Amino acid sequence: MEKISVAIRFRPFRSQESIFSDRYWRIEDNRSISLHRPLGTPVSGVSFAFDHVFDHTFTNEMVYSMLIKSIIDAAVHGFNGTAFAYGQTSSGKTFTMNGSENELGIIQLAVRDVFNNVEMIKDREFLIRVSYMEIYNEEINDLLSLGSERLPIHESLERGIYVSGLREDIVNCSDQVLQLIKLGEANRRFGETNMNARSSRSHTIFRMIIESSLKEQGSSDDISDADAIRVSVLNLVDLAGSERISKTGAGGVRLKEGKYINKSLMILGNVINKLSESGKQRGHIPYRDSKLTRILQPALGGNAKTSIICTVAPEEDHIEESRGTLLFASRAKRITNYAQVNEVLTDAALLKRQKLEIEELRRKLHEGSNSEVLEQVILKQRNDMLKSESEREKLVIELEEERKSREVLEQRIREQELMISELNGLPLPDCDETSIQTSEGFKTPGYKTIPSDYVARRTTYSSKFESSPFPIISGNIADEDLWLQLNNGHTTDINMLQMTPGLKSQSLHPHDISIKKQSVTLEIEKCQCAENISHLEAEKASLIQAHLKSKEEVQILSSEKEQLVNELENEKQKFLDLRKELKQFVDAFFKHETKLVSIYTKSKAMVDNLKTCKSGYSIDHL
Ligand SMILES: Nc1ncnc2c1ncn2[C@@H]1O[C@H](COP(=O)(O)OP(=O)(O)OP(=O)(O)O)[C@@H](O)[C@H]1O
Repeated sequence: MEKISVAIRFRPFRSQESIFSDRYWRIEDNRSISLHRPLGTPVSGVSFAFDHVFDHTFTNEMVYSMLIKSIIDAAVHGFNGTAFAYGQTSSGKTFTMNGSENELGIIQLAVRDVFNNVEMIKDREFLIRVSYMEIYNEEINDLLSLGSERLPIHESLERGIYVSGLREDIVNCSDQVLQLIKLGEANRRFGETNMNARSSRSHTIFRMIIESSLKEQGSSDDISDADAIRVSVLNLVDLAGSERISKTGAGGVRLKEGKYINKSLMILGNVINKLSESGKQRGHIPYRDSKLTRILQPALGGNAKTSIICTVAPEEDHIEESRGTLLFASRAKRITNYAQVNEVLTDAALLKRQKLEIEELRRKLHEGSNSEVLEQVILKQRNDMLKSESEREKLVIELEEERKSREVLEQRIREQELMISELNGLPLPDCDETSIQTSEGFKTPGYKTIPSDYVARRTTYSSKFESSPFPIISGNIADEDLWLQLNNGHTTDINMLQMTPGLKSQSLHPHDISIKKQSVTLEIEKCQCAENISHLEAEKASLIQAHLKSKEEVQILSSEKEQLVNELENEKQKFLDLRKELKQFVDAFFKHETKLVSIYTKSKAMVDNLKTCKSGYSIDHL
């Protein structure tokens, strides 16, 4: 995206008297311009800034190199370009664009540079065509072909907006072009007005169409730069000048011309106004309201690099018109174009592309394209899912087994507890308590809580000692197994054992001792069961967690699977479409081939016929 570049050019004063006028234009830094009164007082609100402001000392060559040359260079490299001169009558548009006897104009300088550039670009081949047209009284006439008038404007995808029936000459050098321009100038309408002895009564558009392609054509099947042709259109436009009928003193034919000129310039102004507004307010751009704006459409807010030279007459009596020109210029400065290299593919490249496309289709047809890969992915996903499902089932079964064994254990505990209570006729002890109750209801007094793994629990005490670390189950000798059971498999440091104050020994009957022994064993079993239960419960919790996790994974996998199946469906559809396209193409191809063969046979027969006739004719003549 780039802004249109806009410059102001002042033509020299016509007479010495006009220099000493009341109001005058002051140029600063070759960029800004403002209206001043004598003694330098600026007129408020009449000050503008542009890309360049050229005073009368600037030659056409200088204006060209500072404003237009870059557009010409870009046109040779495939960018559309447009340069036009706008301004009131007699302000110097034709002088700028077409030059004078002593000075080349922008058009001549551009032609020279196009060919200079072409010479320098060694790796490309160029084909340059030129045309020259005028818009006179809103009709398009061919300046290179007398009698070719009222030509229509058409628009097509390949050519964009074009004038149908316009002569386009292929040119090889600048001299050839300059000759054609002279021919066109001779056909152009000029007329005398009060303002200009040779006033342009039409808008003229000199056009160069520059085509180029790389010289070396690659032999590979790839579509490369060599297959692309760059086509750019360069418009160099000299507009007719806006005029005040009162000033030009026009009447009759001149008056009619003046009305058409003013109308089309007004429409150009409207288009520029609209384009200079921001996107939302812009609305419809009236390109179609005049032939001029229609032809210049790509140059105004379209695909082109554009420069406008606004010519200004410096005299005081033209200040109002000059102000209008400066306003037009400042609006034009706000327009943004989006120029890009114009490349089209050659027929050969199109054929290559079609060949590649068919090959690709064939490959897809035979290899199954992405769908196969996708199917494999889906298969893998499906397998993973089945695996995870079977794992989940295994876990459920294990969980169920655990639950059952837990139930069995609980049942055993309940039975043992029942047995104990039956035996003792005592309330059932609670295994979770830190002290153990015996059948006689003895409790360990002053029990101190220390890490359970290292606590040797005592059920009773020796009858002979005031205090003892050993239980009395096996008389005075500690049963090692019992120790191990009591300590949960840990070896106990004897020094760590808590010494509890001794209890009074009680003499027990041997039967009571055996019951006690049984009861202790049951207690131990009960504790073990409780431990097993808590262990199982922990396992159960972890299994539930694993189950939930695997459930989540299954859900994710299912959604992934669904997505993949959709993608596969899409791929299949695409594949079917492509196959259909290929079939259509092959059918068309064969049809075409048959046609060509029949044309070829027919023409061959005709040629043979003609040959026979010719030989018969010459024999007759002999
Ligand atoms: N920069 C310049 N240097 C010298 N002479 C100039 C310059 N600009 C214009 N002139 C002279 O001023 C006169 C009017 O210029 P020109 O015909 O180019 O005006 P114009 O804008 O094309 O007018 P119209 O719209 O009527 O065709 C011509 O004689 C031309 O040679």
